[in-house]
Amino acid sequence: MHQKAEILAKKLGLPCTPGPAAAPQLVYTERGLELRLRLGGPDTVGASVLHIDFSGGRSGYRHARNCTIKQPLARAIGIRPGVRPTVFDATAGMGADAFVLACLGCRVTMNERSPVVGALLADAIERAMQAPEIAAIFCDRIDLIVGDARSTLQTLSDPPETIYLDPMYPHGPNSALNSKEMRMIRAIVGDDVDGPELLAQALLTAAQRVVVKRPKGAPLLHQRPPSHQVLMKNSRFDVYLRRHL
Ligand SMILES: C[S@@+](CC[C@H](N)C(=O)[O-])C[C@H]1O[C@@H](n2cnc3c(N)ncnc32)[C@H](O)[C@@H]1O
Repeated sequence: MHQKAEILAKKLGLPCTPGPAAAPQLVYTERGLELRLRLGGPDTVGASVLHIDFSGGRSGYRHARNCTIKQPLARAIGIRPGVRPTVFDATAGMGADAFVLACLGCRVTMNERSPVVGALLADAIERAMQAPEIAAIFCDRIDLIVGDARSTLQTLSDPPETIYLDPMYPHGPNSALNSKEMRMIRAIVGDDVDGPELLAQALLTAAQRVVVKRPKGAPLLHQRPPSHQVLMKNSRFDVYLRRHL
């Protein structure tokens, strides 16, 4: 495990020794790589832990297997009976949405620009490939690219049918509603203030549609109105169809 830690520390340009207790740390444990950091605030005593597990947990296989093509994410992406678009998930984060889409049968490329979040995803994917119930989904239908999607999109030889964006919500009054995992990711990556640029590039690249997840009531990420919206209780999907552009 120490050797793995040394290789990762070198790749990320980080020291391989425990820093001050208050500093964020990436730690290899028996269950895989995890991020530990102190969030602060009344509900957090000591360090919080972020660990991605596609087999179990809240966004694990049992959850994803119960998702249907009628759910809002699937409808927004363009999944219909007999239709499974190829998806470029430009803002992969913890990979939860990408995993649901792959479980529903889409081929998904996850793209994440944070090297720390990317390392957590890569470790989770490596473990998933050894887990019999989900190995085939990861081997056949999921790829991971670590880098800024604004650049990655310009290098793709085969345009994805759907590009999905779920940039970090602007820090605001609704932040308290965010899960602890999302607050930890925000502590590492900050606000995604360049969402409009990413959307502009996505609209140039997608073969069929671009889908943007936004909090309920948040302004559009683009001056152009979406072709339609899929509404949920606390958020919505803005869907931009290529044929309407
Ligand atoms: C709200 S999270 C996404 C959550 C994700 N949909 C899930 O299901 O776990 C946003 C993530 O997008 C990443 N991100 C934002 N802009 C990006 C960009 N231009 N390229 C790649 N990743 C980006 C952030 O680093 C962050 O990890």
